[in-house]
Amino acid sequence: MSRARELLSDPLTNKGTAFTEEERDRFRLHGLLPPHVGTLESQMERRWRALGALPDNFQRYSFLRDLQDSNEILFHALVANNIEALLPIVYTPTVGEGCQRFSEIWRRPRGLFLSYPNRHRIKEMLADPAYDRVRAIVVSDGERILGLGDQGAGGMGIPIGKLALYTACGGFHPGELLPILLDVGTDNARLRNDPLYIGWRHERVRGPDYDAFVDAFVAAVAERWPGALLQWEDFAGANAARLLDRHRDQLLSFNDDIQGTAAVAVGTLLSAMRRTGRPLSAQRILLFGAGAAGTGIGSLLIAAMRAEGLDEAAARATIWAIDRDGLIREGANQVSEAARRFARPAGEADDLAGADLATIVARVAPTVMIGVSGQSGAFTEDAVRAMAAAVDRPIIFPLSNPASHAEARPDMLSAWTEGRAIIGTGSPFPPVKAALTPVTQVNNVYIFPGVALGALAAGARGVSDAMFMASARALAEAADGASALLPPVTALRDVALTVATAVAEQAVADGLATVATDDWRTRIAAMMWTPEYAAAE
Ligand SMILES: O=C([O-])CC(=O)C(=O)O
Ligand SMILES: [Mg+2]
Repeated sequence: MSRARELLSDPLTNKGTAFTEEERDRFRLHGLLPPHVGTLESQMERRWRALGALPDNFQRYSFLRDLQDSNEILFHALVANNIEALLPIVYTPTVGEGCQRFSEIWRRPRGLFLSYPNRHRIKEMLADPAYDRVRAIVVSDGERILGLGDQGAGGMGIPIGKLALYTACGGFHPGELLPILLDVGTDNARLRNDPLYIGWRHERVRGPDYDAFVDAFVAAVAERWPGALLQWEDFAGANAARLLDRHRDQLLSFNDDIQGTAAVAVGTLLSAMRRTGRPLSAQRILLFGAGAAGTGIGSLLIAAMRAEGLDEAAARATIWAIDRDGLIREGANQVSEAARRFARPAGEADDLAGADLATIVARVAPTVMIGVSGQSGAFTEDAVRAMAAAVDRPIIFPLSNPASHAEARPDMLSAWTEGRAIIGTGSPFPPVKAALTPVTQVNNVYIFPGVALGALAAGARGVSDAMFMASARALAEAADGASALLPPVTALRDVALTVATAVAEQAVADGLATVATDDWRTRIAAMMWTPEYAAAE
């Protein structure tokens, strides 16, 4: 291929009409481009208008994915300059539909699809020199995409969306980032029967074969990119915690749904505590959902309360967890190892066996209720009214994504509590006028770009729980002065820098850093890339 065609077809080098006259001379681009010489600004204006003319957010998502695959710098400049409008499109909630309809809008490959039938070729598939610069990977197996369940290979939309935010918020150059989808089949029969489905048409591989596949993948990543960071994303319940435990000492890695969600939830609660002047340990916390996210939040809450001086038992006593078959009680429920930690002592709540949420709320009188169940509408009017009858400013976080799976809608929560509720949601919702405190978007986007940036800047050998605790505290501090409990999404880049600084400092304190400096903030700020065209070479 001629250099001209290479420049135009690689999304990392293509500038479209913004190639200068000199570049057009030098690389023989004349004729392949119209005579007009544009700028990044004029290109953004053109794309912005085109986006505005589209009928809905899914069409905008599809348009932006095409742009990303043809001119990545322009894509990132557009996102960075319009983060408030475009975050809900390239990311939650529209990215959910992007995954469900991934095969329908498939155009060009992005990232790596490692499919089970190709398991003997993993090393070969990672070897492409285009990936030499990779520093961070987001990987999913597509089994638990947001609250939308098994999306098979379509789950690739999530690693792509998360990594777009590594650039928008964390200042990573897109050439350093690699989305990966482990295609081990899908148990979603609708996909397997769809003639357009782009994934491997097979039921999910499970058990030892699955583990061997993931083991081979992790080993290959550790060998190909020593020191790189791997973010586990949207694995189903049991695998999420298991894979993290199994591999977290083998490579720099964290699970965003467990640890990122926990850190943003705890950070937002700490922000609420800073305002009310009451400690976490004075709360009664109801966790609705005891899967990966719920147990992650519970564990970080206990760590935060222990830092406030409580012992383990006293910290646990502030938490009530509800799973599929009700309030988790010692010896009473079939729950995971991680969830058992939150069981209420035997005999304490026998009368709540089989009780619905409203009954449990009336009895426990929680001050905080957090939903991570994926069950839309689970926070019923009765339950919310019971909560509001017992506490002045109930803190209610329906965190499940996308918006269609949230445990309650903020406008309803506000109505049922006469505007007194302090509300946080996982997905963005329209503002609620009657709410005394503006609704906060409590999404792990406030955490993961900064954690990745800080861990890599410090050359960390691992991501410790203390580093996540540090990220939560830094986030709470960054929220001082904001009207909602967290800074606005327009401040996400600054938030990532603040979080990264705290994470790197904690890596040093934990003895995990291999890099030293006395000014992490300056050092990290200097690493952050802004989308701009570079001279063609
Ligand atoms: O992607 C998001 O918006 C948050 C998240 O990790 C999830 O819901 O799985
Ligand atoms: Mg996720």
